Amino acid sequence: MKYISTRGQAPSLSFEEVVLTGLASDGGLYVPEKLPEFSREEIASWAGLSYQELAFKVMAPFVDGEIPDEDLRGLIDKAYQSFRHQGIAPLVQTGHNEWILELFQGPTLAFKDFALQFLGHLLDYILQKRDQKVVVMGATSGDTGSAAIEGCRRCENIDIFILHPHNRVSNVQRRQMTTVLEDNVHNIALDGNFDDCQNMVKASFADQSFLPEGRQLVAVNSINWARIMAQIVYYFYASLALGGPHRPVSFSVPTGNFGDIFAGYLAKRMGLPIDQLVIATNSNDILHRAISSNDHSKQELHHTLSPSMDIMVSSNFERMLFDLYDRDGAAIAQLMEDFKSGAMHLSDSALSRARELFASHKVDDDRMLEVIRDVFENTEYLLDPHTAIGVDAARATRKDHSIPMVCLATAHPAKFPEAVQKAGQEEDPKLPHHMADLFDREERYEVLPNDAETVHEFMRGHLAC
Ligand SMILES: Cc1ncc(COP(=O)(O)O)c(C=O)c1O
Ligand SMILES: N[C@@H](CCOP(=O)(O)O)C(=O)O
Repeated sequence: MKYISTRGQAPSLSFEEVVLTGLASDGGLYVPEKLPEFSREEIASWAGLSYQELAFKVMAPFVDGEIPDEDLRGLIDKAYQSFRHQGIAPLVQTGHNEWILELFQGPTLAFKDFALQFLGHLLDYILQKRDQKVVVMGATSGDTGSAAIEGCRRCENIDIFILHPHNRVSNVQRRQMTTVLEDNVHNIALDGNFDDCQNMVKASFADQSFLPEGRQLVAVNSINWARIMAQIVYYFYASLALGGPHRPVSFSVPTGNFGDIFAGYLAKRMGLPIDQLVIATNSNDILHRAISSNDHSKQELHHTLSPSMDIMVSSNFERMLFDLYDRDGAAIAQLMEDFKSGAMHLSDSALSRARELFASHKVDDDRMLEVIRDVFENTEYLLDPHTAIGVDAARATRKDHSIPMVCLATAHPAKFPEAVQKAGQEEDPKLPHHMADLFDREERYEVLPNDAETVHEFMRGHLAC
């Protein structure tokens, strides 16, 4: 399997090479040259497999023998050992044919653990084999950071630097990152918003000359293909649990960087019968505007009660555009150039294809709080603010109530006590046992200005391995 860039100019890479990279050298993102496809019969034969067994079936074609099957199975098993629920991704019913897919049963209580527990073990395996040391650099609006740190903290060949927007993540999210005191873990609170953090990371990938000789950057954000690959699995898992592939299933996905819903779109292209794919946004609604009114323009970033989705520049939309434009790298390079100056407009055919593939809906804070209240009153199930946005979008856009609608629960409510309290809950939702003393732990992080020179200087000075 070869991986090619969405901008058509960078060299193609093998699986291991693509895992060890971030952006392509032409600024694009890597995607598989050809997507594996499964027949209905083959998918049906996977009913009843454990999450780990299913993950192997779905991911092996992307790895394409570069890692021996037995080793790949071992990496998958290790990745999901740290999950608190036997089912790994359990489903809970909240309405007529409406389901919540709990993706927060991993160690850091967000869906990011699905890919980042796996990526941590995968990187460790590849780097040990190659006897290579790398620098992991990532941007987070709150959840990727702790999941990446948890995945990489024990990797001897990795120094990890995570940039989060100063004072813009919840206290639980910040502490999940900054209380990890291993020498190879470094947290930077950047004076800016998530887009500034992400820009800094992308610019650093584009010019890595600040690193010591022989070191390279590796991405843990969803620009890294392995993130997307591992997230495809739970679409298959949920569908199989609800009668797929013999009947279609719909998904509603709280969306920011477009990685999670892009994985759902790929599952559909790989043969999984998916009816609706709903893009659910908070007030940072660039993706909803793009689909509903062809307005993909940057606007001021709002700070909302669903801070993990406070994202304006949605990285993985580029991967989607690549398909919408029949994999024309030059067209994507032009669109991304347009976007740099503020806006891009989709062609009529790209827009109509996007509208066939996706529904979209925007949910503001007030409405999100009502949904948390409403679902709790009716079912005693407590949603986190991001999941509540997905539930509202599902209800607003749903076409056929005989088709199961799965709302991805991307985080545990205990990560966002402020929103939960505003929704009228008197008591903060309890952190799981392994995090019970989170607020007693010592923190370590550095507040830095949004300046590449300063950040790079800090990174050079703090390499531990
Ligand atoms: C809790 C939560 N929900 C939803 C999202 C959106 O996911 P994506 O960026 O893959 O669209 C994120 C992060 O972006 C998140 O942390
Ligand atoms: N919500 C994310 C933002 C980064 O997204 P990613 O999927 O590209 O890592 C976060 O919590 O950091």
